[in-house]
Amino acid sequence: MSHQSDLIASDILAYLKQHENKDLLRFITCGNVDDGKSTLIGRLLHDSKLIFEDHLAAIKKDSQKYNTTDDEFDLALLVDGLQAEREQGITIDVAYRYFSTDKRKFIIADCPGHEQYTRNMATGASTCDLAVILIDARYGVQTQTRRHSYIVSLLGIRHVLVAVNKMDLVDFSEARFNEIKAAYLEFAGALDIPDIRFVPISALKGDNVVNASAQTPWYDGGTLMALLESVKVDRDAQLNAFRLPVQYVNRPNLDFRGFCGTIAAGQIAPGDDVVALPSGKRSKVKAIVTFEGEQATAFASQAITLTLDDEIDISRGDLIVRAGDPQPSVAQAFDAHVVWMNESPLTVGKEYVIKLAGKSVFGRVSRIAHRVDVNTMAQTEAGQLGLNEIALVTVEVNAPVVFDPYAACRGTGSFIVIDRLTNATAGAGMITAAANRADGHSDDLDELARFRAFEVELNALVRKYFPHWGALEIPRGPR
Ligand SMILES: Nc1nc2c(ncn2[C@@H]2O[C@H](COP(=O)(O)OP(=O)(O)OP(=O)(O)O)[C@@H](O)[C@H]2O)c(=O)[nH]1
Repeated sequence: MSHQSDLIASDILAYLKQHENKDLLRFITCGNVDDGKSTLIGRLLHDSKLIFEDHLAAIKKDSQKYNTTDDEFDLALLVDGLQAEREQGITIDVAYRYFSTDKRKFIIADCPGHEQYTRNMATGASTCDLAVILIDARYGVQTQTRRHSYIVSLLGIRHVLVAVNKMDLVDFSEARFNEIKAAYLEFAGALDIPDIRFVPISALKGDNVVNASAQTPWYDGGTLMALLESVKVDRDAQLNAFRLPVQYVNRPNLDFRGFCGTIAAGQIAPGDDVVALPSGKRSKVKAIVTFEGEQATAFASQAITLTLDDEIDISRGDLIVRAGDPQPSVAQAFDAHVVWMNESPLTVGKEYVIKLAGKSVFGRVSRIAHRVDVNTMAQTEAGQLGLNEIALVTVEVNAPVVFDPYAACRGTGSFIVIDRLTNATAGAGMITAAANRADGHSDDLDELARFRAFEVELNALVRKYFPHWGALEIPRGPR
């Protein structure tokens, strides 16, 4: 049994207290298929003694049954928990994994491929502090390594741990490690990542993951776990202005109307003057209601319900801000970096659903300013964007949306692009600034925009209550 499970058994209150006071590090692991993500996470948990014995016995049995590794038991089985995916050999589980050591709590965004970026871009609250980028020591820096690193920098992640894995397959060669480190640094110089560290590891054999390796006497930079436990995370770049995207309007009876959501930035207190956007209607906070009762203040990442002094009209997808704070943009066009994740290319002028801070509107990319070649970081012209490509674009939407630059506020500066017909998340984006509409249209909510907003809402209801129906296309007049 581990130290942690001893403590749980002997003194549960001491265990909980210890956890309350530890700070939290959220990280993602990035790598090519088979670079060893699952094995690494399994190794982190196993060597930190965070796995219970019965679970371990089951993995040993499975390793023999599926014959996944020769002698060692397969730690990837610990993470790739689903029977079906083992049999198909693919990772289908999408989950946040929680673990903690004596020093810190950790959340790993452990999702396959694109899913992790979509989630991180679409939900400011889940954005990670750090990325572990895995490189197979045999293959070195690949296009995928460069792409992941670029996306990590766009996500605003300031700390990167480059784990050069499978060092056992290159005889723990210092020269090979230094070669990969130099290649990575040369490319990463063009990216905005201030803190990059390198660790030579073998996730399979356990070298430098939790325990220091005898095979790398030339390395003294600390194990991966020691770095995860000690990296100092700065979260101060974010905007200090109140932002509450309204996720739900709670009206249990005529006397109560509460606006529910998770605070994306800043803080609020009863008596504060607030503005609802995009309408611009003003009121005052009457109370902050939470699960634990009324509160005197509330901060970023808390889920709250606000009640106001006046009966002003606020709906789902609106943003409540504090009157004295820096105001967000209210506009129908913005510039943004978009990462495309769909087999069918992003086409200029094609209509998509744009979902931003809980609000869905119709919109399109009106211009691709440039596409970025992730191998050279060169900016090239492009008429469309293929799978995995990244570009700076202008997005135009049919109704005013409220947003901040992503660098100021992740929750109100990121959006996803949804394909209208398949309903798949086709892309994810980070706003750089408000932009002008190409057609010189004013930002008034015109009739067509209202109509389309209605169509989006209607289809959301259809999906919820009649999932076997397809999307409804409502016939409409010419533009
Ligand atoms: N020799 C050696 N093999 C390793 C090491 N780490 C992982 N492997 C092996 O590499 C293969 C892929 O490992 P996984 O952990 O499943 O890789 P992954 O990146 O999670 O792959 P996906 O889940 O498919 O994305 C497995 O056969 C592992 O046993 C290592 O340090 N050394």
